[in-house]
Order: sequence, then structure tokens, then C-alpha cells
Amino acid sequence: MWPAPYAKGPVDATVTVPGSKSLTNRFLVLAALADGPSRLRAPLHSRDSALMIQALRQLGATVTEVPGDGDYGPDLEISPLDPAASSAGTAIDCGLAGTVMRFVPPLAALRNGSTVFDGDPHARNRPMGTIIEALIALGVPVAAEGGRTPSALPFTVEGTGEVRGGHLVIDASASSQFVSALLLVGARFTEGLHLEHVGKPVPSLDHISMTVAVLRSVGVTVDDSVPNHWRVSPGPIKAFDQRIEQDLSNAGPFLAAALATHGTVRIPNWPTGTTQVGDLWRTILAAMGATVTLDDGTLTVTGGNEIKGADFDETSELAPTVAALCALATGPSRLTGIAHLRGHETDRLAALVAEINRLGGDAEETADGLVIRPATLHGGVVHSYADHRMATAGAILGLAVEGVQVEDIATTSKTMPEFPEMWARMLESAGTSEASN
Ligand SMILES: O=C(O)C1=C[C@@H](OP(=O)(O)O)[C@@H](O)[C@H](O)C1
Ligand SMILES: C=C(OP(=O)(O)O)C(=O)O
Repeated sequence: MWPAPYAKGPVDATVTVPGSKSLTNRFLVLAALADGPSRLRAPLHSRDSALMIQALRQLGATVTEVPGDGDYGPDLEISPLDPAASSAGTAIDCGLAGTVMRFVPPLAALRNGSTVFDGDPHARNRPMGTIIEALIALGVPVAAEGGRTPSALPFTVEGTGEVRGGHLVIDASASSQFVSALLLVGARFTEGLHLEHVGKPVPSLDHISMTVAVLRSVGVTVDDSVPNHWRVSPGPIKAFDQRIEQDLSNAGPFLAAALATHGTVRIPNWPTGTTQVGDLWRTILAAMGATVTLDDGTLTVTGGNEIKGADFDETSELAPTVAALCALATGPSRLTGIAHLRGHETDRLAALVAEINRLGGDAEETADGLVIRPATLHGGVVHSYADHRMATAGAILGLAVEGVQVEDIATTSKTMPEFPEMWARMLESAGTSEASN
């Protein structure tokens, strides 16, 4: 149990955040497939990036830590794997990392040898069928125990050393990561890849834009001009030297603290022209009554006298942080376009409703999101369900509600192991008291 600090006054803090999970793990995959050694500057060091690094090492890449200039750990040098080299079978732990369980199986398909994939207990509930069916359609055997075709972890990919590629139709309505996973390796398929999505809309489209941008930055030709079609030309992935932007989604809880305490939080080095979904904080927080400015690369958010309720569509991985603020708002809010959050680290819609209501809140699930109405909250335990963003949502609620305790704050190590210390440092300006029961 972590006694969430209750803010006695407004925060006034400047915060820098560790590197982006989504960018770090994309560039790690590309470095493993590149035509020479690459370098990642200021990458994320967390459970999800460690799992990705370990997976790439097991597939034959070399990843070495070298001194860097980031605030949060060393840089990384990566020598690519040799797909043609035949190697012994290996078993990869995906933890609870969507980027590892979706991005690495197509990479294992390119290698000569068999690779077993498994993860945390809850990882076995996360949607995986689309990536499994895609690999089978590409001619790569994927099997579960007893030879049956799996629809989830665990399973074994029998890599053949090369994949022909070509036209592939998938249903990516459960996760954008199915699209990103196949695009990331598509240039290394003999005929490239023409990926087509058929089904309900693909969620988290910003993350696909990020994948396309990242691929183009390493010399891969991607045509995404037709909705639901992506064409990746076959060709080399250029080795690179890349600085990783800070994680704007993980900036969210700190920026939310400005609203929850009616204070000010500044984040320097806010990237310009980013593909990170977290850039949406600028509009989301303004809609909730904050004053938001971006001057000389520093984002400054100052909370108003009240948090305004508002309606938001497609907030993707930002939704738990948004929901925590909505629970503190003076008017009703509606979050739509996030049905697929039921397949995230936990069923986030159910978890948010249960935990907000446990504190006396008024939240309700809809078919594709949440309705959250104003209520007077009281202290209590916020369960985290092994979900880093549920834990940080609990921390946000605890700023404004005395007596909140968050169960398993250490689960923030998925993408931000430094969270408890960073939170305490941010709050030094505000004065705090801790929940005692
Ligand atoms: O590709 C990525 O890095 C991610 C894509 C999104 O997944 P979904 O499309 O499953 O929401 C996002 O929620 C996740 O946190 C990271
Ligand atoms: C959905 C998330 O993670 P993952 O990359 O494991 O899908 C998330 O970080 O909010």
C-alpha cells in the first residue's frame, strides 16, 4: 500500500519525464533489423524497455549500455541480428508489454529457429489472435501446446529465416499495435508488405502515424495515402543515431497535478512536431479549465479554480489519467471511442469505474467508454490491477482527496520506475500529508 500524498496547497514544479515507451521500443526493433549499428539517446529504462532489450538479445541482436546525457540512465548501442543465422530455440518473456508481445513475434518469424512467447498472467488475456493469424497467413507456423492454433499467449513461432510478404488482410480493431507490428518488419519481407485492415475502426491511430513516421526516418518507404491500407516497400532499414523524446503520456499525471491542486507544472523540452498522442494534453487540459502555454519549448499548465467536466473522443492510453481528472471535476464528462481499453493491461473501463466508485464517485461504463459525473470523494484504497496507469490515476485522486492509498505503486515500473520519487519531488512545493489507513 502506498499512501498517496495529499496536497495541502498548489504545486509549483518543473518536471522532466523519462523517454517515450512507444518510441524506444519501436527504435529498438528497427535497430535490430538495421543495416549497421545504431544508437538510442535518452531512451526509456523501464520494465517494458528491458523486456524488449532482452527479447532482441535472445533473437541475436547485441544491445550495450553506454554513458549518455539523459536524466534517466544510459544510452544504448545496438548491433542488428542476422536473420539468416540459424539459432537454437528460445523462450521470450513479454511481461505485460503490448509492444513486446505484438512487435517481436513478426521479428521471430524472420529468424531461423523456434521462439516461444509467454508473459504475465494477465498478458494471456490480451488480444493476440490477429498477429497470430497474420503470421500463419504469411506462411509462418505458429502453434500452441498440442499443435492447436492459439488465439493468445503462450505460443511458438517457427521462424524460417525469410518471409515473402505481399498483400495481407487483418482485423486490427482490437489494437493498433497489430498494424504497427507488421509495418515495422514489412521492409524486410522479400516482397514488402501491403497491409489492409477490414473490420471496425482501428483504435489509437496516432500510434500508427508514429510507426509510419519512425519508419520513414530510417529510410523505409511507406504509402499510407489510402485509409486502412499501408504499403511498405522492401528494402534496407538504415542504421541510425536517434534521440528519444520524453514520454508525453507519462507527463500526463504530472500535468494533471496542476489541475488537481490548482497549481502550475512546467515540462521543458516539450517536442515540436511530435507523433506522440500525449501532445493532446494541450487541448484536453485546456478543455478542463487549465491555462496551457507552450513557450520556448516549455509546456506550462496552470489549473483553474475548478476542473471542468468535458467530452473526449479517442483518448487512447491517456484515458485513465483523463478519467481521474473527470472524477474530480465539477461537471459531467463522457469518454468515447475507447472500447478497446478492455484489452489493455487490465479491463481499464471496468477498473476505472470500480475504483472511482469505491471512493464515492459516480462513474459508469458505456459500450465504448465512460460517463463520469461529479461526486464528493472520500479516502480509500485504489487497486492498480498490475496497470501502471491505474496506479498513477490513484495518485492523482489522492492529491485532492485525503486518505487515498494505492495498492502496488511499484507497477509504475512498466514505463516509469522513478514515479514515486518524481511525484514526491513535484510535491515538495505544495506541502503534503499522507494517508494513514
Ligand atoms: O504502439 C504503441 O506503442 C501503443 C499503441 C496503443 O495500443 P492500442 O492500440 O492497443 O491502444 C497504446 O494504447 C499503447 O499504450 C502503446
Ligand atoms: C496500453 C498500454 O500499454 P501496452 O504497450 O502494454 O499496450 C499503456 O501503456 O497504456
